[in-house]
Amino acid sequence: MKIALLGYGRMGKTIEKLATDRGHQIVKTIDQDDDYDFNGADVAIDFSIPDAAVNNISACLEAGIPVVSGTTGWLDHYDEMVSLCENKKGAFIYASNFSVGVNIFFELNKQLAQMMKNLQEYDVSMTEVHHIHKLDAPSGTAITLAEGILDHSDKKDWVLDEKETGKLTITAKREGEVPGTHIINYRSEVDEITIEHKAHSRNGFALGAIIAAEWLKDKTGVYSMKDVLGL
Ligand SMILES: NC(=O)C1=CN([C@@H]2O[C@H](COP(=O)(O)OP(=O)(O)OC[C@H]3O[C@@H](n4cnc5c(N)ncnc54)[C@H](O)[C@@H]3O)[C@@H](O)[C@H]2O)C=CC1
Ligand SMILES: O=C(O)C1=N[C@H](C(=O)O)C[C@H](O)C1
Repeated sequence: MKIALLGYGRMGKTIEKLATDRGHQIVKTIDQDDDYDFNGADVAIDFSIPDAAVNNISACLEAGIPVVSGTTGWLDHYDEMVSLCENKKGAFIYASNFSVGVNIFFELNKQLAQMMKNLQEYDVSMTEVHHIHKLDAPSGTAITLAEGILDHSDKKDWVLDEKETGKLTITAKREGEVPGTHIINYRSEVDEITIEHKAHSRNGFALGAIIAAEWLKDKTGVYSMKDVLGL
């Protein structure tokens, strides 16, 4: 498979290594200020920055190239990208987290939230920990997890680094080079339940994005990692 990478930072470089090991070819890397020349790519993978994701995804869809995006922090424009993909009869997958483990964790989180729904004595909260270079907070993964909890809760919204009645607190910590840790805690006076996903490196995110690109290459439509993994 011929791959164009949009964003050649930590994730772009990790994907380059794993994709090459899997027998794929990186035919183009497009970083800040580079032209949208896809050099015959079959598929594009975008891990760039929040301000660039919409232009990057749009350029791929306009050029008829299936696009996998893992960039976080741009989701106010998600519906526009879905419409563009449909208009162009293109192919598009966004996931806040491409790792298989986190996608299992998303399902576990929803099941636990469903079970805790009527247990008013427990208060739920979330903590995410990432490296100090991360531009957005909370993480995209934390927002997806929060949505999974709010669907089964009396709480109406999430709030970052604050406590507000009726809202789910997400605490975002930035420490060293942590690849990504997400912790959900249900606490009562007598006990607590905690579930945690801890990434040991970026390889899980990168491999998931490559698997998504392999799956998307010959399709049209808008998909999620749930579709790719059959969850
Ligand atoms: N969905 C997932 O599984 C994961 C998502 N991410 C997200 O991916 C994004 C990238 O993460 P990292 O690689 O760690 O960041 P990074 O900062 O190492 O790399 C971003 C790259 O994008 C480049 N860039 C800036 N403007 C650009 C433009 N207009 N077009 C193309 N490239 C441009 C930067 O120069 C940089 O090389 C972040 O939004 C992060 O939250 C990170 C890991 C996993
Ligand atoms: O910026 C990162 O590094 C990560 N970003 C994603 C997010 O915002 O959820 C996924 C992962 O946690 C690493």
